[in-house]
Formats: sequence, C-alpha cells, structure tokens
Amino acid sequence: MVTAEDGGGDPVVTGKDGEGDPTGLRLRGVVVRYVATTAVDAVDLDVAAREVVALLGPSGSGKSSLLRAVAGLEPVAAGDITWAGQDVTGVPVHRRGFGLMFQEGQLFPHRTVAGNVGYGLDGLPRARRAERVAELLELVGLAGYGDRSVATLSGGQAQRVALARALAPAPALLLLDEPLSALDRGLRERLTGELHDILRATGTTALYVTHDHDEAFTVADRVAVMVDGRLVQVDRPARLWRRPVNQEVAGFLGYGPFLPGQVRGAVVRTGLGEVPLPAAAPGEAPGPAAPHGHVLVGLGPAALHVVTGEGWAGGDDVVVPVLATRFVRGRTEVDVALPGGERATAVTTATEVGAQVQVRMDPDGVAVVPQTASS
Ligand SMILES: Nc1ncnc2c1ncn2[C@@H]1O[C@H](COP(=O)(O)OP(=O)(O)OP(=O)(O)O)[C@@H](O)[C@H]1O
Repeated sequence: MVTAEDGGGDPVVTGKDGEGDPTGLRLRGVVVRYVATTAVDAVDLDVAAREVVALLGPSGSGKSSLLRAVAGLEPVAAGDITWAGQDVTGVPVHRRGFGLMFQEGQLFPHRTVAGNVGYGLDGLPRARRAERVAELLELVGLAGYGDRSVATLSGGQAQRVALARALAPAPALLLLDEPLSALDRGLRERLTGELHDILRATGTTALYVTHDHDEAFTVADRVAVMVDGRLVQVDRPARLWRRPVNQEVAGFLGYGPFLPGQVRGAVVRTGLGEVPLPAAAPGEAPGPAAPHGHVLVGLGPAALHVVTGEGWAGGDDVVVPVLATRFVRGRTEVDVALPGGERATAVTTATEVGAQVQVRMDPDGVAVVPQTASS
C-alpha cells in the first residue's frame, strides 16, 4: 500500500545521499537541447561517492542525453556539472576520467579479450598490466579468456568484457547506458545481479541508464525517474515502488488499472472495498504527505487475489467474471472485468474463462496517487 503527493514541479527527492558530498557528482540546472527538442530540462541531481544511481524512464525521456552530457559527449545548453568539487562542464570527454559502457559493448574486433580489457592501461608496465587484466577478467567471471578472439564470444560474455574494459582503469565515475538491454531476459537478470555485486565490490560510483525498472531496482542504491526531460522522483527502490509520486510514475512502474478512490480518515474507499492509508515505515525518511480527497488506487501485479473456498468471508470482496487465464512466472493469473469496467489481473490457483470469481484487494499490492485534472 503506497501513497504519494502529486509530483508536478520539483521532483520528490528522499534519501538524498549525494547531497553536499564534495567527492561525488553534482548536477545543477543541466539543460541539453537539440535543434527542436529540449531533451534534458533543468536537472538537479547528486550522486554520492560509491553510490549507484539509475536513471529510469520511458523511451525519449532524456536519460541518454543526460548521461552523455555528464560524459562530455553532449554539450550542455545551461547548468553545471561538478565532479569531486571540480567544475567539469567544459572539460573534454577524454580528460574527465570517466568510464563509459554502452548497450553494444563496442569491443575492438581485432584484439583479443585481454587486448580489449587492457586498452586503457597503456601507462602501466607490461607485467602490471597483465596482472590487472587478469584481475578484471576474474572479477567478471571470465578468468582464462584473455587469449580468446572477441569474435568468438557470446553476447553476455562480450558485455562482461566491455564491463571489465570500462572498469580496468578504475574510473572515478562509471557511466552505463542500457548496458544489458541487448541481452535476452534470463541472461540480463543474472548479469544485473552480478553487475550490482561488482559495482559494490569495486566501490564504483555509477550512473546507470535503463528503461527497465527491475534492472534499476536491482542495480541501484537510488533511482531517478525521468519523464519528458525532467526528474520527477528520486528515491530508494523499495520506497519508489511503494510510493510512486503520481499516476505517470506508478503506471511506468507497472501499476494499473487505476480505480477512483476517496480518502476517509485513515482508509481509501474504492469500488473494490477499502484499503488503509499507510503510515511511514519505521526509520523511513519523511516523504510527501499522504494524498487526500479524491485519489487513484493503482493495482500492482499481485494486488488482486481470487478468493476460493473457505478462506472467503464475504465483506469487501466482489464477484467478477474471468475473461482470460494464463500461467506465468510459476502461477496462474486471470484477467477479470471489474465492476467499473476496468480489465485487471488477479492471482489465483486455478479457474476457467467465463467463471464468476470473488476477488480481494491486497493493501500491500497497491499504490495510492493523487487524482489530477488529467486523470
Ligand atoms: N542527436 C539528436 N538530435 C536530435 N534529437 C535528439 C538527439 N538525440 C536525442 N534526441 C531527442 O531527445 C529526446 C531525448 O532522447 P534520449 O535519447 O536522451 O532519451 P532516452 O530516454 O535515452 O530514450 P531511449 O530510452 O529511447 O534511448 C528525444 O526526443 C530524442 O528524439
């Protein structure tokens, strides 16, 4: 169960780890413009040293443009970029000392794996360089692959080599742009977990662009959500998931449909019954005030449960028709038609299309967001 205030205007930022950290990355009023487009619109963001922040947002929201501006690959039209207290806004890309990793690792095809990983280590004596390359290959799970031609690698192995190459010079800041999105789902999930561990183990400060919220939640300490060139919410993963700031953010995270609700005291009344308004978790940083009056209750992927047999005690449950059934992620899900006409997914053990079932809303599976003029 989550609540949040409308995020129009300034982004909602909690857990401001980076703020005031003179050793981290600091963006103030950063604007990136192309001829007819303002791709990044006055972004303020702090990333603390050794912190990993994900830039998450739909396609075209300006994530890559912001990352490229930090890298020095894109000029900023306004604003400042500071690293470790030094203004780097006008510093050319190769003098910023930042590591870069992109969707396609862009390995040098005619070099071996070791040749790729050692590329940025020209200044080191030969023996030290070989040692460092071996160290990095071990870190990314490719020990012994040094002599292989990169042409013989699988997609996942190639991205590990690209990561090893980016980390080899121990960059002050690592900038990753959709580094795993060309890989298939299973491999991507596994590598996301590994990437998380590697970034922590090496104490790397990183900015990580992705449009996949699971990837962002796995890899990052905090997630910065971008919509239309602006940051709308910067939060820790669990908090972002439980308390998206508005319908747009909630919808992007996978909540929906949204049911109209009315806050009455400590509960929200909806056509599917009541859910309590949550109190802040113990130790949780104070966030936006709980919404009041007319709200929207977004149903998360496991918000609705079909109540079967003896467990059902009547009350708030409603009877709805089953429109479709499927077996996914090891469980049966059904699409049902809610009384308001919305099509929603419910979790169940088994049932058939056309059956009438009772559904119940799990308060932990929903997000409450303000109702705005457009919603
Ligand atoms: N080189 C360019 N010239 C003109 N417009 C551009 C250029 N690069 C990006 N844009 C525009 O700027 C906006 C932001 O693009 P950007 O690639 O930063 O978004 P994104 O969130 O990274 O998207 P995606 O997830 O699809 O990569 C889009 O409207 C895009 O069309």
